[in-house]
Amino acid sequence: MADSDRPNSHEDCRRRSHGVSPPADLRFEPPLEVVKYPDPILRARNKRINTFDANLRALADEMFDVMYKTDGIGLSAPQVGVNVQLMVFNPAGVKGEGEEIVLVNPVVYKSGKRSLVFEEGCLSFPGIYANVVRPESVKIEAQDVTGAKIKVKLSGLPARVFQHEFDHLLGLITTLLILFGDLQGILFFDRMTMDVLETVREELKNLEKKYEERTGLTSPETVENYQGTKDVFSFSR
Ligand SMILES: CSCC[C@H](NC=O)C(=O)N[C@@H](C)C(=O)N[C@@H](CO)C(=O)O
Ligand SMILES: [Fe+2]
Repeated sequence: MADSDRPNSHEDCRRRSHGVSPPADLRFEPPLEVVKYPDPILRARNKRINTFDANLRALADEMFDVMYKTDGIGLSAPQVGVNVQLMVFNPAGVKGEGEEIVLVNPVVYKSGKRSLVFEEGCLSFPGIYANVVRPESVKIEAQDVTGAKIKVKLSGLPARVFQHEFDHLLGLITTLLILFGDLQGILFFDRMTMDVLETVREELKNLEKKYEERTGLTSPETVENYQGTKDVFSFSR
C-alpha cells in the first residue's frame, strides 16, 4: 500500500481538511428543485455546517439560481432537499440587482418589540399567500460562506425574509421546544392566526392531495383538524 493511501496518512488528512469529498450532509446533485409541502424534508432537523469549502459555495450559488428561477426572494437549504443550516436571500429578487446574502448557522439573539403584518408566500407552497405577523427587526449572528462571523441588525423586508427562512432552519429555542414536543421545522402557516389559516386551509389540503398522488404515500401531515401552533411559539422570539 502506498504511503498516501494509508488511513490517517498526511495525504488522507489533507484530503479531509481540504474537503475534497464534501461531508454527506452537504452533498447535492444539481439541478436542484424546490421541495413542496407536505414533504417530510421540510420538517426534518437541519444540521450545523462545519465545512466551509468550494462545495458550500457551489450549493449557495445553486440555491440563488433556483430562487431567481422560481421568483423567490429567499431560500433555505431544506427547501432544496439539503438538511443543513444555510439560507440565501436577495430582497430585490432579481439577479444582478440588490444584495445577495448567504447566512450559515444563523441565530437570532434579539427581536424588535414592534411587530408587523405582511402577506407572505413560500416557494414550498406555490401560489399560496397569507398574512403573517413577525417582529419588524431582528439582531442576528451567523457565519458567511467562508465561515467568518457576521453580527447584524436587520429590519424591513430583509428582516422579514430572514425570519421566514430562519423558521425553515429552526432556531435554538425552537430546537429546545422540539425536544419537549413533537414539532419539526416551522412553516409559514404554523405562524398564521386561525382566521388567516382558514383562508388557505383548502389550498393546503390540495397540496397534500397532490403529494399523495405524486408519491403514492399518505401525507405525513394534514391541516384537516390543525388548530395552529401559534400559542406554542408566541413566547419564543
Ligand atoms: C416574505 S418572505 C418570503 C420568502 C420566500 N422564500 C422561500 O420560500 C419567498 O421567496 N417567497 C416567494 C413566493 C416570494 O415572496 N416572492 C416574491 C417575489 O416574486 C413575491 O412578492 O411573491
Ligand atoms: Fe418558505
